[in-house]
Amino acid sequence: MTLKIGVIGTGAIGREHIRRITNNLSGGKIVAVTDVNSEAAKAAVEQFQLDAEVYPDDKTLIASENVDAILVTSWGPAHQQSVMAGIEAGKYVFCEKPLATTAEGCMEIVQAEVKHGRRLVQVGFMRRYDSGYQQLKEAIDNRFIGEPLMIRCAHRNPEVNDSYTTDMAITDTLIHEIDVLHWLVNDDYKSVQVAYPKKTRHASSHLRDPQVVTLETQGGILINAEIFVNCKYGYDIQCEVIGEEGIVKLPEVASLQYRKNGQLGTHILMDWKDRFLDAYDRELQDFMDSIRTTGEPQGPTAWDGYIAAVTADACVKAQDSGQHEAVELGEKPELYRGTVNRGVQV
Ligand SMILES: NC(=O)C1=CN([C@@H]2O[C@H](COP(=O)(O)OP(=O)(O)OC[C@H]3O[C@@H](n4cnc5c(N)ncnc54)[C@H](O)[C@@H]3O)[C@@H](O)[C@H]2O)C=CC1
Ligand SMILES: O=C1[C@H](O)[C@H](O)[C@@H](O)[C@H](O)[C@H]1O
Repeated sequence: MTLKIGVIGTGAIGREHIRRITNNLSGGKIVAVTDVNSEAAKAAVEQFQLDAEVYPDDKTLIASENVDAILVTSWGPAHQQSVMAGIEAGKYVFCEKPLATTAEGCMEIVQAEVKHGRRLVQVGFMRRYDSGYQQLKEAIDNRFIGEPLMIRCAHRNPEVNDSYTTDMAITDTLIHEIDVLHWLVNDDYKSVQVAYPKKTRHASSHLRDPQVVTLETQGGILINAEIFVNCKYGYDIQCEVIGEEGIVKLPEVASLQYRKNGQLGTHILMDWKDRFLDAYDRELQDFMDSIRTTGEPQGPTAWDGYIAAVTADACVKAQDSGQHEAVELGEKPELYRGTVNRGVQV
């Protein structure tokens, strides 16, 4: 059975996902697209030679009997409406981060999915599918370094444009670490704090960059997370877990080593699209395969989207307060317990 997919938002990542589903992956077909910029939707059909219909909006696309599943790749503030409409129509939903821009919005989605009675939603937290993070998780789960005690990580972008704001360092960028790190150590967050090192001259006048976020888990693990979105040298994701008997570290991205002009070196990626290319493929292939084989997506859940939103809210509060801010989650619904969430029984 081929999963018939409608795409809501044919911008950068929407087109990337259309490309991979159409050209690289198996089991899915793009049959519908929509974008508030209708020319962008038409251009996507043309670019990928899709046998797909252009719809005027998300609601009409979701209502189509020819659509089994939707990909929500619009701007973050538009996600909640499309996800809620997808659930109400009984459609499978793959939603790019954020699931919703507020914790309350994520909880509304959780409650709608619980009321529906089975999982429909997967959130695009692709780092759980990255081979480096999966190797880290296997080592931690197998107690290779004993109990994890601390984590040091860095999320560095070469540059961002003037529309990028201080809170986006949390809600748009650190949200990836927020999701992958509690999954990595299988431990919820307790509190967060934000500090500001000396500012880089390469940041816009309104942007505080870099930032350092300290997260503490319920089990006492301390996480030092650097966010530096104008680092200039490359797109660089680092993660090191320090345990009782050793250290495990995210492997460097494989790259040719060269000796030339008296220099020895390797190249560093400059773009997130390239750094997580395989992870994006694997998360979407898993979405389609899981629906076909189990009737439900098995990837990051709407509850994971809620955890990310609650934690991001606490971080944004800490950006202004400079204090430790508590992370307070509700009770996890039964629907999300016992979920095989990419290698961990939760
Ligand atoms: N998982 C990841 O690594 C990444 C995730 N993202 C997320 O994906 C989403 C899209 O990001 P980009 O593709 O970079 O943005 P973009 O601006 O390139 O594309 C968004 C598209 O959605 C359209 N759109 C906005 N509101 C809409 C609505 N209500 N209905 C239909 N179309 C609508 C816009 O016209 C635009 O064409 C964001 O939530 C972003 O956080 C983006 C980049 C990487
Ligand atoms: O979601 C993304 C990208 O995947 C990058 O990892 C981030 O650096 C970027 O800020 C965000 O839009």
